[in-house]
Amino acid sequence: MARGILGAMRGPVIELENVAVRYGDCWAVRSATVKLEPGVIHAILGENGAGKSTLLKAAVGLAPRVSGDVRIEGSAAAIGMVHQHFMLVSAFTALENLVLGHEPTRSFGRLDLARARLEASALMEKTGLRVDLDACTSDLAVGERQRLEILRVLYRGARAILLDEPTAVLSPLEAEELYTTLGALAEGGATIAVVTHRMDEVLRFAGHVTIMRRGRTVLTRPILVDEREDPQRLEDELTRAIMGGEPPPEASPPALSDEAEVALSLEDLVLVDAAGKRVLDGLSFTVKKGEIVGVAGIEGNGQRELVRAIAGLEPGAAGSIVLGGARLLAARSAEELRARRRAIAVVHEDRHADGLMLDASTGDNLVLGELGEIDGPVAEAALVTRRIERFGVSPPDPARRVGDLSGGNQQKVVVARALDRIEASPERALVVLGQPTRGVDVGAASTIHGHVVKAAGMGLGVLVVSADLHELRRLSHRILVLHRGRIVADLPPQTSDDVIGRAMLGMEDT
Ligand SMILES: Nc1ncnc2c1ncn2[C@@H]1O[C@H](COP(=O)(O)OP(=O)(O)OP(=O)(O)O)[C@@H](O)[C@H]1O
Repeated sequence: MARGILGAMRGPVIELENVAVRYGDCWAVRSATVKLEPGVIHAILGENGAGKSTLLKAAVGLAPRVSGDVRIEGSAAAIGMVHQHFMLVSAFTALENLVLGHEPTRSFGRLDLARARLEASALMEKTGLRVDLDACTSDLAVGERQRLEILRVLYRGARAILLDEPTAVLSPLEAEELYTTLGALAEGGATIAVVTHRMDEVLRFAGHVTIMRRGRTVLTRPILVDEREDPQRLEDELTRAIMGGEPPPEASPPALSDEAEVALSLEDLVLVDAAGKRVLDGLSFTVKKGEIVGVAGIEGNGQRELVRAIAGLEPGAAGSIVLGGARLLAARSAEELRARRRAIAVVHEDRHADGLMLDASTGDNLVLGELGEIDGPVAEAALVTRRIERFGVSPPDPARRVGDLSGGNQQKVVVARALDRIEASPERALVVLGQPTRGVDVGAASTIHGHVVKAAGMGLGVLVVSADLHELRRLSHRILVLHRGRIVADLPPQTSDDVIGRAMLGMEDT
């Protein structure tokens, strides 16, 4: 497949020695020493805010380095980075994005689209990475956008690819495909580094691992791929290095009584998008009080719309949503919307579009939507401090612009606001979480899981939509699988990845 795509040229060796990076008064990286060599997938792990993204940026010259050395043996121009938040222009077609900035031209500098298409097709053929070149980028599923980003980097002739949390938005199957491609690129001589929070990926695919903690590289070592390396021992060692101590206990759902009443009931929920597609296609299910129901599915099968419909943000939704005996669909008035918000805590999966005001402070974001409900600035400051402490938002500075926090800490802000608010509300009934721990490190994920289990223990119904099957298995009483806007399976949490994965693809034997 991708073997040979790089021709005879090996990727560059990228060596960082005692690198330090500072943004204003914040040391993003204090001292990083690491050597990225071609031939293996190099995984970079660490807590949220440990400095992983900054380390990659320093390697490509995108971070304000204060001291230390970055040595590149080979061409620095051959290094490409795939960022955590995609850099694609959504109004362009996939092909236009692919060649953007490197367009082949005809005479008088005119864009040669026919040549661009030929080159792009040849690249897709060689790498096995495919996207619909004529699709508008905003219509591409997230996995396709990810592939497009990688193709774009390769199109520019990169022989080293540094990827920042590429699998955070992918389904297990898409993640596996991505690693297969990266593995083939590495085998063909490319230099590949991947930042991830997912330990199972590291154990399966990485040949080398580096761990960062509080701005320093604290461990860097090869991973032996033969049986001598005990996966559990290795996982424990890596987790301890990430956390600087013992890993937290894993969460499990509270006991659920057979007589528990229904908290949420959805019947024949339908949502048709602007193009006439039924993105929710007759959904029916219930969530009992105290029950945690997981929703699995490949991104783009209606998850986002389901969460938005329950939150009252899809005015076009038809069917019935009943919460604690009251019928809801789109909220008709501001008062209805407020009442619903006191009863339901919602975390939307796209924190940038639906969850945060990036230019506002961390403090303002932690109480967003509660204007008029908090009794004055002193009470507000106390509430902000409490949320920062309970959810470990770092840095613990309410004045800091939330867009400058690391991705995982932005996620903690969104989750802290939703869960802390609902725990304090006397009208609480339901928690709906879209990808609650996306981009969040093991310690913070464990804190969030603890709060989810606590909410269920308080008698709330909980719906968790997640791309992380391990998370769904640990947290849920049962797992629903969503495919093309329908529930296609209702499975016990111990069901194997394989069976859940087949249901996610709409295969009928589950
Ligand atoms: N542009 C910026 N301005 C100010 N501070 C920043 C900026 N970029 C990063 N930081 C800070 O530097 C620290 C390291 O951030 P970085 O994004 O490298 O962490 P990370 O390990 O990748 O985290 P995550 O896993 O949450 O993505 C964080 O405390 C972050 O708030």
